[in-house]
Amino acid sequence: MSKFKIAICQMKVIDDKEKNLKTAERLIVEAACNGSDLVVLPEMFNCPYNNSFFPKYAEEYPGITTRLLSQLSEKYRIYIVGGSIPEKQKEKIYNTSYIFDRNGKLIDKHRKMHLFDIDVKDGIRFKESDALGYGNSVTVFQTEFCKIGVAICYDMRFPELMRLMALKGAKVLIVPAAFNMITGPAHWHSLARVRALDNQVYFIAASPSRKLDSPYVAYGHSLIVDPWGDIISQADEKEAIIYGKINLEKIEKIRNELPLLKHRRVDLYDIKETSID
Ligand SMILES: NC(=O)CCC(=O)C(=O)O
Repeated sequence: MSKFKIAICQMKVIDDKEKNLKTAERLIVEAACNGSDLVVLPEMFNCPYNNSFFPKYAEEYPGITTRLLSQLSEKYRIYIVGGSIPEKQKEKIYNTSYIFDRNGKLIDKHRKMHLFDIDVKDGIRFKESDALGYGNSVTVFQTEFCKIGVAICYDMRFPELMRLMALKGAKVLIVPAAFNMITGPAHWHSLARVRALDNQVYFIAASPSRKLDSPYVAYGHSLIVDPWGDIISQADEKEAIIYGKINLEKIEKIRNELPLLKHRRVDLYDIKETSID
């Protein structure tokens, strides 16, 4: 089983949880009926991406959203990487991706590790850590095809995390995300291609569709990139499902031809270095 099919549902997210769940369900069912083995949703797919909405939309596990994802994965016999949702645990809220196997079983979850605290002059300011707690663990899960790593949006800017998932054996890195209209056009495609290239993996980047009257306007352009750095499937800014065939033999071929992971000089560098001066 060296080949399988992944779908990204680039869905429109609005200020109505029930409608967002209906949209997610419609797209997941369509992706499943088109033969997908694994379906990916975007970051905060049930909730507008803005600090002011997270408390109202947050759910403890299990909740209405995770129950739906579990039911759909079991009914259609697919893996679901459930984008992310605001997860409530005790007094804290996290940006969390829940991952279900073909039997509807929760097999892993990822809490966003790097929170989006940025201030780009005349561009965009966001302070996710005002509303959310930090995740503290790296997420790699096993499927019948290969190991797969999951991280969330801003996490993809950190090559150390992406490399760690590759070194833990992930052959596919999946990143539910919601880049914006400043950093999206500037960095989205380059980051996805470079993360695929430097780890020689498939890189799956899932965005919501663009909605111009949102407080935070997502860039869209969900992408599937192969281990050679080629974009094999891409959405524009509108709601869509995109598909990509994962071919694990291609990873082996490229890693044999260009043995980057073997050529690392781990005797010379130490990623625990903390000084940034
Ligand atoms: N939701 C996010 O983490 C946004 C990340 C982003 O836009 C970036 O430029 O990084």
